[in-house]
Amino acid sequence: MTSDAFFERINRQFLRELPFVVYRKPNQTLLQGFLQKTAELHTTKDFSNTGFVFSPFDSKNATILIPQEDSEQIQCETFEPEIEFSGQMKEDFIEDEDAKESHMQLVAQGKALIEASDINKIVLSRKENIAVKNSDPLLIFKRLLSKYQSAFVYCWYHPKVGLWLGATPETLVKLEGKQFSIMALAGTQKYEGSLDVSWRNKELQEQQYVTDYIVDRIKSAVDNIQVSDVQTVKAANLLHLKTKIWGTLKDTSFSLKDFLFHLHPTPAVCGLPKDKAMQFILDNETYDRKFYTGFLGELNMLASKAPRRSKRNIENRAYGSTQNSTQLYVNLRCMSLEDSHASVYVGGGITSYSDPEEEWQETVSKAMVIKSVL
Ligand SMILES: C=C(O[C@H]1C=CC=C(C(=O)O)[C@@H]1O)C(=O)O
Repeated sequence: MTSDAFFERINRQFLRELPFVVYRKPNQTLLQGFLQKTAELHTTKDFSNTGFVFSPFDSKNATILIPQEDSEQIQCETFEPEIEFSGQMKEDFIEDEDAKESHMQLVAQGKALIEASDINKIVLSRKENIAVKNSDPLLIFKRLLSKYQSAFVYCWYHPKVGLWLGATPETLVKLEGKQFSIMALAGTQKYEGSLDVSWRNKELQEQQYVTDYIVDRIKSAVDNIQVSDVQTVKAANLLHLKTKIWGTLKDTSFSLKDFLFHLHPTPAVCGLPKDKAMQFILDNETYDRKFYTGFLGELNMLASKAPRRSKRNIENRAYGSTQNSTQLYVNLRCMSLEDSHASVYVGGGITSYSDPEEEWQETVSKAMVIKSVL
């Protein structure tokens, strides 16, 4: 499909107030869309369905599904991101002193609890409301596509839920048949032109908590677990620390739902121990995160597997095969859009090393990822 036809089809869907999601995976050019045929609100409880899921931070709330069987699927391979656009840049930005004061207070409160208890880390966040000059979601989506090649970029809409857009650097889990990979991403500093930077103990420790937690949560369900070295990766105007964890699922009976909720929410978005950090977040953040720090992506899709190279297996070489594929991303660097108002969601990991002023600055830098396309 041409990109004009692709975007026109989605625009029609939006004007008819029917659910859809459009997205591009990291470092790919293919745009994909699920366009639901009815306005029904589908959810999944057991994660056995096929389609696109949108799951909130608080797993007590429902995961929304755009089912493959109730959707038209469209694709566009020829989209050329063209727009050079610099929306709200740092210079236009007037610091909101009240927001700063309350975020710093929240951080100080979290830090005090960490120092006085067995909690090691709490991820604390805030929501920023912004008036948007042009609130056409597909225009904003195109700007995100142009600016953030290495992110998972999406625009998701359901008339009964709302409109969300984002460009997230974090994969929650990729599952291809029995092979899985998971990303532990945490620690932030500004990108100043080089990946060759040094990291303080604060960031190294907060990222290590995420890796250790993931390994601990999945080790009984997997074979040959492998853990990469910690790498510095660039995400928009920021650098993060990343570890890749991969391996093979054991052949015993496997529940995708149990696997996911064993992981989610990881200490990259919640904290450690999970339940205590979650309770602090629910009691003290003064807004509802909704889908920010939840996860989203393709669920149980059939994907073609590369043909085997073995000389003996001529049949497989010729045809390859298909396998079940699930690719889920953590919903970071995102916003919800209502009429001409955007809510931008940003947070950061708090440990005993945290400085409230620096944590505020980190959320300001993270907010620029979205503000620069508005
Ligand atoms: C919670 C967010 O980022 C997470 C992912 C990478 C780095 C993070 C950090 O340095 O705190 C956070 O754990 C956010 O962007 O709102």
